[in-house]
Amino acid sequence: MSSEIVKDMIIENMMDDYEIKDGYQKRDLYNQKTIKKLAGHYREILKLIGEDPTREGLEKTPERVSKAMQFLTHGYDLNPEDILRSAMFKEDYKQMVLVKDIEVYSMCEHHMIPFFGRAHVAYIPNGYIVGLSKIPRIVDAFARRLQVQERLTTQIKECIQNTLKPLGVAVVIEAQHMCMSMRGIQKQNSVTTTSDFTGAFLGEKTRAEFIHLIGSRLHGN
Ligand SMILES: Nc1nc2c(ncn2[C@@H]2O[C@H](COP(=O)(O)OP(=O)(O)OP(=O)(O)O)[C@@H](O)[C@H]2O)c(=O)[nH]1
Ligand SMILES: [Zn+2]
Repeated sequence: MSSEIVKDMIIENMMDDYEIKDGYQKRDLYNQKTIKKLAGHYREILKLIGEDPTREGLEKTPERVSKAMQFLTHGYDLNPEDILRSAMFKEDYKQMVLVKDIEVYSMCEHHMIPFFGRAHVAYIPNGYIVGLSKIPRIVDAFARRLQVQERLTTQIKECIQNTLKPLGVAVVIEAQHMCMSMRGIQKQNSVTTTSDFTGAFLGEKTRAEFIHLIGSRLHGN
């Protein structure tokens, strides 16, 4: 059997778990053609870093890494505004809705090394509320791309503001950047906080309530 056929079989076998459910439709997460192309590049990378891509432990690594990379960037295939629109409900609730401690895993666009932490997202409805799970879903849709933390924060805010048109949106992200811990400046405990607000959250009282609800970490306590 040729090595090309063997590689195709490896990819086929790996396709079994290549689908995720996004809540309302099943979509292909992995693209076989892209996996094949990416794997070729990763084989070259393995050679360039001084490894032997044909040794047993590394034989399937290029396909595995390709699969991981497609997963880590699958946000490009998602439309966050559509995700929100799919579960908007008319409701007269006018108080703050806060989803806090949403795990965030993203990759910095400068080094393609992970940054990770938590997002806290709040809005004040203006006639419509949104299905709660859709908030972490849009966080993921933007996080699973090459990002900077600042843009990630603003994109989440703008998506909610433009789609739901609430009385205000607040987004805070606290994250650790592995490009600052495992390389570069090598600071192990530094945490970066970014925030963005619209509408009612620009006012001191509402913003203070939001900060109180997400905890005192932002005050350095
Ligand atoms: N503002 C911002 N900077 C980031 C983010 N992720 C990584 N960076 C920074 O991007 C910068 C890239 O700077 P460069 O000087 O071009 O790259 P570098 O030589 O690898 O820099 P060092 O990390 O300082 O070694 C670094 O300061 C990183 O800390 C992010 O989400 N937001
Ligand atoms: Zn980085």
